[in-house]
Amino acid sequence: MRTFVVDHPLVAHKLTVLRDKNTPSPVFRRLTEELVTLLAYEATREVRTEPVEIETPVTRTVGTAFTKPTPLVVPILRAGLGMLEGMTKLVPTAEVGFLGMARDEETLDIITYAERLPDDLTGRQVFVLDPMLATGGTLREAIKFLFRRGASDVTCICLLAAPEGLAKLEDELSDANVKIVLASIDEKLNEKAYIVPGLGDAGDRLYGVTG
Ligand SMILES: O=P(O)(O)OC[C@H]1O[C@H](OP(=O)(O)OP(=O)(O)O)[C@H](O)[C@@H]1O
Ligand SMILES: O=c1cc[nH]c(=O)[nH]1
Ligand SMILES: [Mg+2]
Repeated sequence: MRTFVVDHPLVAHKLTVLRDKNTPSPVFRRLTEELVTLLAYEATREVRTEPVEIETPVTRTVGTAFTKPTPLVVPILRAGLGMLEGMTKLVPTAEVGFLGMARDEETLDIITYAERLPDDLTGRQVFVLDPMLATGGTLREAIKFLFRRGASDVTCICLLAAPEGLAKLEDELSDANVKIVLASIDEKLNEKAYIVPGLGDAGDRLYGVTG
């Protein structure tokens, strides 16, 4: 497993506005998309490509095309859905699959309530979208699920991570072909397993509070 923090003033600025508790949902959604596009630039650095011959108005030349099958993008519902548009803007030919997962806020157990993915992911490059890596439980379940289906490598794009969650993933996935791309590694988890300083509940801030 490899971890990359995108160190760029545009990312730092947008993240600061996102963290602000006074930022309303419409702005939060737009900034989330913009941040994902910036992170996706780094996250797709190793996307598989092949040479392709094309003709410009001047001459024939060799360019670059995605290798088929194209990458699979998997947002983790609910909060990951807020990242999808920012990713598909950059990789419009990617296929999209969905995983619905929620953590029980009392036990921190992960409940998988929805899954709509190809049955066979053999050899596929997969990009997982989830803004928050807190205890790491959700991402661990998602990554294991994708490898069981045959994915060749998994790149996770997150906005924030807690050191505790990253350490847990490192522990369990040290030899796996996994890359985590982040805007920030925050300070810690609080007693409710929320990221500190964090930005609160990403799903609630994107879509409103649920019961
Ligand atoms: O690292 P973990 O401790 O597993 O926590 C992170 C998860 O918590 C949030 O989802 P949540 O369960 O709140 O669902 P939601 O997106 O529907 O709000 C977040 O989007 C991650 O999926
Ligand atoms: O800080 C956190 C932790 C888990 N899920 C969130 O949305 N925020
Ligand atoms: Mg939530």
